[in-house]
Amino acid sequence: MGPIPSYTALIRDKSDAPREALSLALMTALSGIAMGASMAVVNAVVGGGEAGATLPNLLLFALLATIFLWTRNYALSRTAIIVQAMLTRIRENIVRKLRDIDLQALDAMNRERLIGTLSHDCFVISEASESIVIGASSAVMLLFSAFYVATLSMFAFIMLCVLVCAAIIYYRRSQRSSRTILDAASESERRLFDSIRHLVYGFREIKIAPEKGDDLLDNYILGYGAQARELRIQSQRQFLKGLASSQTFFYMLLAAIIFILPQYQVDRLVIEKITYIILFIAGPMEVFVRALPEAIKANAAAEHIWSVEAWLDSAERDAQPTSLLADPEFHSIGLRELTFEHGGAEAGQGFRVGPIDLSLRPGEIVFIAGGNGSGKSTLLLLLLALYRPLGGQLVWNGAAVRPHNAARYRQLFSVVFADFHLFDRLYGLRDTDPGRVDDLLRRFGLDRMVKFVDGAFSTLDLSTGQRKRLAMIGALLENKPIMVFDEWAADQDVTSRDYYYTKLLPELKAQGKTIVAVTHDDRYYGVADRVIYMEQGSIRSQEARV
Ligand SMILES: Nc1ncnc2c1ncn2[C@@H]1O[C@H](COP(=O)(O)OP(=O)(O)OP(=O)(O)O)[C@@H](O)[C@H]1O
Repeated sequence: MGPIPSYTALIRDKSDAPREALSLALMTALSGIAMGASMAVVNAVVGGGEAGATLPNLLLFALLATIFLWTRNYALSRTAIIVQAMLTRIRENIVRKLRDIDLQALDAMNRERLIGTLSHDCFVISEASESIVIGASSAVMLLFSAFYVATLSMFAFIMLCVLVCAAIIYYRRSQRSSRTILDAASESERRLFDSIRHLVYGFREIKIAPEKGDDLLDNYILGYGAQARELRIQSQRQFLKGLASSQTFFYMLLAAIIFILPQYQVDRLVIEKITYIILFIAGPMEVFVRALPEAIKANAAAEHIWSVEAWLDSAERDAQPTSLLADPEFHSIGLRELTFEHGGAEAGQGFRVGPIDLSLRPGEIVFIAGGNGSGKSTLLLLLLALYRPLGGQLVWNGAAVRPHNAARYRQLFSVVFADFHLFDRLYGLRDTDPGRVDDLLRRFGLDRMVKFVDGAFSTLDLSTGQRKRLAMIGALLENKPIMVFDEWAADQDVTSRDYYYTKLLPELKAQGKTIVAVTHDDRYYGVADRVIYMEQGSIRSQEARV
């Protein structure tokens, strides 16, 4: 582990080829040594007067300068390659793990933080890496210079060590709260952007009620903005304090070499050489100090990445099916005394569902009715095996649905949720016949505003009802044996609603599909084979309609 443990561990464990990371470290060190050694040659030549300006010294200088330039350039170009490959791999890793976890696990996660890690934290690491490599190379050069000083004068070396230790202690003290300030600044910025999001997405409401906008602006956006500004200034001040401490240290060192060293070291040439060294290291020292805050930020970003990965690893997931291609068969589904509680069993405070007993057979239409908050959508998520029941069993074709077969079981369903997500293209349906899509767009009255081009819909800027129709088209194209619709007709006009209940659902039933639909439209209950009434998380009654 290095001084920035999470960042170095990330580079070591996540880069494509750990050997590449090792060669990068070697080249970085070599560039620092070459820079230090070329300084030593300059020193020897200048100190030696005419006798030092020889061809071998020139060749040695040229060789060291070439090594420095080549290794520095190599290290920087490899850094870009290694870091970008590493970040691509991290993103892929996180996204793959994310895809496989349970819905309940994702619900418990802060989705914004997840997106933030994939975008902001990866960006911070990408931006900081070059500074860190140059800073590390400068640190090696500084070490080399210290040892070079030791070869010239042990007393000067001890003086240097004492001053460096004092500078490090002072620097660490001055930067002690820098991480806390940076975290607080990020938190204020997060709140600031949350408030701005309310302004952007609640724009219509704010236009109608300007007092909402005034309150949001005066008491939140400006407040968090001022807080973030103060913290960023504080953090910059602290960085400048660190920089000033390193510069102070530099002048103290110079003064000690010029004024104190002559008391103990009589050889003027040695004093001159050490003075040159100190003047020479001023630049690399500043580069090193400037790289430190970048390293702290990159380390914090790496910590976030580690914690998100650890969380994803610990999240529950179903086994992925070995074959997703073969269509699973559906003969029967049964919910046997199924129970569930929102917020997990430990909480004991969440909404409880069940025990629920329910059977589904091929080719029937089942409506689920009930008041708001009675548990209809939760029941659908249990039926879809997206929530793990607390008790009871979900039985498919006579066998229990468990983590090893849940993903396969879910392939039986096409769904339009009440809070559905509309995808811009037909993901997973590459071979769809465009003629069939055009036909469905016509049937749902969308053909004039939406075109299906190159596997994608030309626009998603539609009314709420139209967006739902497009989601329905996607579900129909999936052509699964069971179709689940959560209040699909709620946003439809009278014609479309009538079409849904009196044409579409009977047509799907005639094709042998099973329909499970949440609905409040009691005048169409006659379309269903069964209507299930939910009340406070339980099935109050089931009514056969035929
Ligand atoms: N993710 C969640 N976490 C915690 N509680 C939840 C969650 N989702 C729903 N609930 C709670 O579960 C209860 C049932 O919600 P559900 O969405 O199943 O009802 P519903 O019958 O579909 O309601 P509506 O007709 O309004 O859509 C509600 O009291 C709700 O607060």
